[in-house]
Amino acid sequence: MEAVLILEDGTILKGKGFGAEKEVFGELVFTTVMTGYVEVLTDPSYKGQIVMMTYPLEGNYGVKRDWFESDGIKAEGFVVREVTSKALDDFLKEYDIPGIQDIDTRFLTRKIRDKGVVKSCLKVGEKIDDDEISELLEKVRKYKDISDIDLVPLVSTKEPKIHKVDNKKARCVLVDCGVKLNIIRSLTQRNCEVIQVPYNTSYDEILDYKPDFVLISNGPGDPARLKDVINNIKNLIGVVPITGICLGNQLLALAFGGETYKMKFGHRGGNQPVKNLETDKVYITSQNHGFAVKEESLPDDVEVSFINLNDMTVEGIKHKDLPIFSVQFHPEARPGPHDTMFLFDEMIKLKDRK
Ligand SMILES: NC(=O)CC[C@H](N)C(=O)O
Repeated sequence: MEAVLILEDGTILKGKGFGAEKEVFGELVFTTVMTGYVEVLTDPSYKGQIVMMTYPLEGNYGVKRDWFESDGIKAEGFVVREVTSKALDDFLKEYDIPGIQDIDTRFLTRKIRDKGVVKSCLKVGEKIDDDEISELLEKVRKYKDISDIDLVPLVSTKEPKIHKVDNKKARCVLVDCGVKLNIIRSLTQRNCEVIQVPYNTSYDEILDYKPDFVLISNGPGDPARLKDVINNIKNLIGVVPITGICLGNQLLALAFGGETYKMKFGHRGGNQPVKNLETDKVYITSQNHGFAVKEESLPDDVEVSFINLNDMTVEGIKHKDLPIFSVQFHPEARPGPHDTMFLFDEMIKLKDRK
């Protein structure tokens, strides 16, 4: 099977295809995690993106459903140096996702680091000729920017789902913008009932569930597109405790009147160092984001609680008086370190400040 990766700047890389025979478009991003290809591929925050792994060998330990972070692969395509198992090939075929291997991923990573993320096309087919490649390059150039695509509706639950627990300690209403399953598990394991609702559930419907706190989930795309969700959060501030993860952190900042911006190539990996500004403690975190909160845009009553030690960007915010905090990194890990799992206990403790 042939495969070609076409970048909007005209860079063309030919390799070997695996997974599904088809063409896809999306923003090409890289992640530096050294394990966890199943969790990465099934993370709904990668919707609209073609994911490249910087680690060169992928597939080594097979594929297991237990590692899924949603009901299937959500990334648009997969770019790797070398696939080492049939299981990974079959996994992409099962979910109709194309993959390319045998290309110089180090060169591509450096390019993205210098120039930023790029719109790309990945095509896998029996034979791909040069005329077709030229046509695809034209299509890539005309393809919509990620900020102009509604991705959250494609990955959010359509109906509310109740995740019941024994010995219930708290009830969370989870606004699902494309939630990773381990966020739900991390709460239910702590005896917190989770009511997962569609991203566009109105604030009064959310309050009808009588939550102890509301959690705004991670999710794909540009947070600034989600005007209705931001408006709902505005109406919840001061009424109920609120917390958020990744996209949820960005949406909270926007609801407070702050701003977000697109980063050059984002943070995607399993070893991003963040510092808690209150305690000076440093944690190694799992991350996957391409947008960030503008520190200077935050109002006086909201403070930065965590910063990234590589580039000093905002990694968490907190209201000075109200029971509201959120983080840009992923305490649920999957893939990545578990250092900040304790934040789920902090979320549940918000109940006491209702
Ligand atoms: N993992 C996430 O929630 C990602 C948030 C947002 N889509 C970003 O890329 O910044």
